[in-house]
Amino acid sequence: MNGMGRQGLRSGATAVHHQRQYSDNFLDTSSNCRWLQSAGLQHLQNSSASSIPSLQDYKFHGGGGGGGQGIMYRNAQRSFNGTNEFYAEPTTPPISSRPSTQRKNGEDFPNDFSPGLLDLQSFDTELLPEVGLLSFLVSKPKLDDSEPYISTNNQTGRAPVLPDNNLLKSFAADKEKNSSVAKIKVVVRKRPLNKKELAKNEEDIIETHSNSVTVHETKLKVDLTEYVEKHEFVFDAVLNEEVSNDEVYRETVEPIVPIIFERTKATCFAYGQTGSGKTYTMKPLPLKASRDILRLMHHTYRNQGFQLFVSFFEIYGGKLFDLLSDRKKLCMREDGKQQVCIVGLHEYKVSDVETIKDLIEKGNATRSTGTTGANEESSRSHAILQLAIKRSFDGKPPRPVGKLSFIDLAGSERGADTTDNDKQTRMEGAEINKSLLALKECIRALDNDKSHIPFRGSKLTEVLRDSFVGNSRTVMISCISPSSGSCEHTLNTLRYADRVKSLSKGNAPKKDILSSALNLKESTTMALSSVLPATYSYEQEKPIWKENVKVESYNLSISEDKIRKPNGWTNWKDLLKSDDKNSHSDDLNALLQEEQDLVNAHRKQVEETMNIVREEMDLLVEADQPGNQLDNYITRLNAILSQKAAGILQLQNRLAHFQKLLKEHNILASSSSFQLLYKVELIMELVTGCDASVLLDAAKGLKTEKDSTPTKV
Ligand SMILES: Nc1ncnc2c1ncn2[C@@H]1O[C@H](COP(=O)(O)OP(=O)(O)OP(=O)(O)O)[C@@H](O)[C@H]1O
Repeated sequence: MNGMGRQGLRSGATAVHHQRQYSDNFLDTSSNCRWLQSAGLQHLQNSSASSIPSLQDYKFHGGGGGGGQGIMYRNAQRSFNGTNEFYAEPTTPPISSRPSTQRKNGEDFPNDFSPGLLDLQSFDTELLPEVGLLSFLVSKPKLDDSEPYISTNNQTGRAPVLPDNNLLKSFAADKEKNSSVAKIKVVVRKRPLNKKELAKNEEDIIETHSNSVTVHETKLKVDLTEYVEKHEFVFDAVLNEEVSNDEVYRETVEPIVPIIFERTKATCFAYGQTGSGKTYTMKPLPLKASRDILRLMHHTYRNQGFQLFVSFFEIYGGKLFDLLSDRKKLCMREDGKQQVCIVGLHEYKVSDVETIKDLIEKGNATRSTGTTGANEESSRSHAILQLAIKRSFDGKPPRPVGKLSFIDLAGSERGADTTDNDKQTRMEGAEINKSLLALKECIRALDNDKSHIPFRGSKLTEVLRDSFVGNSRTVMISCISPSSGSCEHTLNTLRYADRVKSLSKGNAPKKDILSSALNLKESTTMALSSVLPATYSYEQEKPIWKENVKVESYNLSISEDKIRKPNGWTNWKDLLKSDDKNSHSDDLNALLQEEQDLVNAHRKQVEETMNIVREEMDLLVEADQPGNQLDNYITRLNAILSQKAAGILQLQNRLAHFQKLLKEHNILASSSSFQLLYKVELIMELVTGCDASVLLDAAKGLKTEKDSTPTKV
């Protein structure tokens, strides 16, 4: 066995990326046996040993990704697949090399895999083909008319026969059910005000309805009076602070559980700022889902060879850590077929809810206590828990059928840490930012059925690659805090979600996309004093105000020009040109064109707004309004333009900073398509974030006031 392992190790030089380890918990044994087997100590099963190894014991057996004692390659067990297309492995030893006890039938397989075994099969990210499933349908009475009946011939020992019509119908009905589950679902969850917020007398500014959410943002007018701006967003569902975790589950994950049995990969992720309730929301979901999965396995799909596997890992600072194996560092590899594998990740075969609960708790504890900063750190990492359903029939090793991934994302505000002085924090922030943008891009490409999915944009999307190809479903839960103090972050979260949602509508009219992009408008607004350097000055192009009016005048055309060509804009264009040579598909160009259209559309709107303002100013001069009234107008225009200038300056600063970061990360030098997309996306957000709406609103306000103001004194 060891010899085989060593041989496997040597020959595994090219296949090392296939390595994955798991331990087995049997469906039908006592917990004692289960734990012994889990720990790779099945030989002690019949001994008098009565103590049950703790969860900690997993690590002892599972950590040897590189081939410690007892490690054996799983492909050594692919012995009987000579003619089976699914199991063709060049290193497969002949069937005779396997102990007879391992050849009897599929039930034996769990015994084959001690935790130290390397599970090459688990890297078959390719799902069991439909034809494979169909060919194993047999005409046995169904357990439940409403459920599909799929069985292996394990139980009967008979050769598989073709399914009867009813079964085919049932299968078809199920496929229909499958396709009726939305490809992307975006749900918002609002948490209640917490003690701290209540103590600070913070207000609840979030109003929810069944599928819409309104944020009441308090803003200051130019004359420093307060006003409330409402932002309304529509999603697939909005869950208020009274909604329980059970209801969250019913709304989000429950509908996708059955289709995991039908060759589907689904991802559920929580997005939101630190403390918005991501972990609170995500934590119970995998357990509830596994309960339902096990129920389906034990009833609807009873004795059909389905097995459930759990793995749990974390991405922190772009590195992967196994949360079920003492944060062992993992590495990700890509094979010749561009299948991404996580080398050394423990995958545990589970058959009861208690074990899953233990594993999840263990992972969560490792996550929050694994680093010195506890929760602080957890909000800087992405935690990914995967429930994989595999199927073993005819005594063959289990093959993946579907997968459900739960992702508790890093706090979204962490992406903004790129301006932090601490280099480490900046790098982490950039990584988080990159992964959150990459995730959005992947979802977007997915739903638009693009052939090119930019999963290489980040570690996060890379590890989720197999969830982004083929038949997939995505549920996004946007967690928001109700407090006025979190208003900006809440708006950012909702805008991200809105963008995922609106961009996900394959044929979404440009209008929707534009409105989504324009929703980014206020995010970069800052007080003028905080961004304007002391030396900042405006050029006077033409004196448009009367001499007796004390006011600075502005060169509007310069401001507009800066909107058109912020620093980095030209670089971006050059980069686009040079990258075009290397871009891999038309999709990328189409995507870039889309982004460019958005920027153009926005620029046009800014130009129109500036024209309105100019018009207003001319009218005011014409009206020659004396005293306070004119002063008032002038003050307001002054402030509007200052804000505009501040926005532009901020834009310049951020672009310059971003360019520096890109250089630091050597991104500019790279021709990777995603990195380009990332840059484009960021630039677009920056451009759209330069607060055109302030101008527009103010200009509209001016117009209204002007209409009710006598034009001549
Ligand atoms: N819907 C809710 N009902 C009641 N309490 C909640 C709810 N959502 C969150 N909380 C509480 O708010 C606090 C912060 O929640 P949580 O830790 O889930 O935030 P988070 O978004 O995961 O933060 P981080 O990104 O830092 O990990 C916790 O004490 C949690 O119990």
